[in-house]
Formats: sequence, C-alpha cells, structure tokens
Amino acid sequence: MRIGLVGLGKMGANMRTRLRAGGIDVVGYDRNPEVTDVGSLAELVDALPAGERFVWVMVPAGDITHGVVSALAGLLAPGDTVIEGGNSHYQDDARHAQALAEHGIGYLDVGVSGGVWGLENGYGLMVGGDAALVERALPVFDALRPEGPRDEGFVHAGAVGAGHYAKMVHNGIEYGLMQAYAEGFELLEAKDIVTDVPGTLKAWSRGTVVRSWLLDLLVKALEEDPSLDEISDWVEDSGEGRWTVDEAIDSAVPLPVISAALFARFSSRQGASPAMKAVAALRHQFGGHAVRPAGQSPE
Ligand SMILES: O=C(O)[C@H](O)[C@@H](O)[C@H](O)[C@H](O)COP(=O)(O)O
Repeated sequence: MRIGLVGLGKMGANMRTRLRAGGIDVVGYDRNPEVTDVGSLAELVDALPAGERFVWVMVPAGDITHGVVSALAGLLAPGDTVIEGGNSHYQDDARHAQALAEHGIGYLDVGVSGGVWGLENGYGLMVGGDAALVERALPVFDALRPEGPRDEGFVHAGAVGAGHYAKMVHNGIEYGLMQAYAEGFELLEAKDIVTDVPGTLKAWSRGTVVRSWLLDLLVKALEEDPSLDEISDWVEDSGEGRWTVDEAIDSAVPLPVISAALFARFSSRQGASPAMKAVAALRHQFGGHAVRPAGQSPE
C-alpha cells in the first residue's frame, strides 16, 4: 500500500520511518527541502493512485492544518481520503469532513499518542470516521500502532471527531497524572527523611500501584538531572488541557484534578502572582498582617 504523508517534523518524520518499516510505501512532503520526498503537495498527490489515495496530514493544529486540508480538497479526487493526525480540536473535524465531502473525498480524524517514543514503541491511535474507510486504512494503522492485540493500541472511537475528542480527554488525563507525580516528587524532596528521592521513585516503577510509563520517564529525567537543576519550572501547554476543561464546563462534568493541573502550568509562568500579592495586601488591610517587600525571598 502506498500513502502520502504531509508534515515531516518531529512526529511525521518518525511516522514515515515506522510506516516504511511496517511495509507501507510512503511519499512524504514537507516545506523543508532536507526531509521532503517531493517538491510540492501536487507532486505528492500525483505520486499516488487517483481515487484510492490516502493522504495523512501531520502538521501543527489550527491554521496550518486548515490550509493543508483545503489545499488537498482542491488536489484530490473523489474516492480519495484525508487522514488528519495532528492534535486538532475535535470541532475542526466536522468542518474538514464537510469541505472534503463536497469533492467526494473521505475524511478520518486520528488522535496519535506516543511522542518521540512512538517510532520505537508504536503509536496509540484513536480514530473517528466512517467504518468502511477505517477498514480500508487498517494496514496503515496496523503499521503505526504498537505490536500486540489491535484493541490495545487502536480504537475506532466513533464518527468524525471522535478520534480527536478521545485524544483531548487522553491529554487531560496526561496533565493530571504528570501533576500528581510532580507533586509527590516535591513532597519527597521537602523533608530530609527520604534521603534517596530518585531511588524511591525508581523503586515504585515495579510492583506498586502507581507504576506507569510516565513514572518511568520521571525516573529517567531524574537519572539525567537528579534535582532537576538544569531546567526551569516554566511549563507550556498546547491547548488540549484547555479544551478538556472547556468541554467539562460545557457538559457540567467536574474535573478538579485536570483543571488544577492546567492552572498549575499557568502559575509556572508567573514570576510573581498578582493574585497572591492581592491576598497579601488584603491580609495587611484587614488584620495589619506583615507583608514582604517585593523581591524579598523567604529565609
Ligand atoms: O500523547 C502524546 O503523545 C502527547 O499527549 C502529545 O500529543 C502532547 O500533545 C504534547 O506532547 C504535549 O502537549 P501539551 O503541550 O499540551 O502538554
């Protein structure tokens, strides 16, 4: 089977390698001439069999993805299919599917998990869209997913949008889990009663209730930098945590852990917190409680 792959960044380039290793013939396109197989999107489309093409889109979510999908709407033919594998908002999928359907082009949305480790371990895949199209694309999904039973690394989660919705919830869970491990790490470090914190976390990696791949990765990070002195405490977010919390509000589902984990990231970017300055000022106003001058660090 031969497919097109648009976007050969960190994720796409590794996926091309894994697909090829799995017996899928991949024609890749990227604006970066050093990694691309063809010179343009049109050349990529021409290199595939018309009417049965699959083009996997793996570019940053939002405007770049919209641009690629609409360019493909003009280049592909009826019977072809676009597979959108970026970290897109699930509501974008209906729009993409509709724009492509007007040209007789099919659409699948896929949540892809695994990061840079996916090349070696395989990618967890959550797919939304028509069952017949999913069936036709199975060889591609099988090459990308981890080895083992299909239902332990792949799901046809539902109609268009379900793949990205599932990935959004997955990422919300990811925020909460990371935050819990991180808080446990900080508490272990806070007292000198546990003298081997990295060793304690490592010991938890087998047999315990909290063993997991994220814990393994924290152990790895601490082996490289035992007190995490080399990195700052600034934590970015790419949007999926915010979307998860938005959805929770929409559906009136309480998500205290995931919301707190998202807000902890916002706090991480504040050199000083205006809200906590206000709390200190209020305590001072009503109770005459002491405040520290700006810039003074605790003893
Ligand atoms: O499952 C995955 O492989 C990860 O969830 C990945 O898709 C994630 O998007 C980014 O690596 C970080 O996302 P944040 O910037 O939101 O933390």
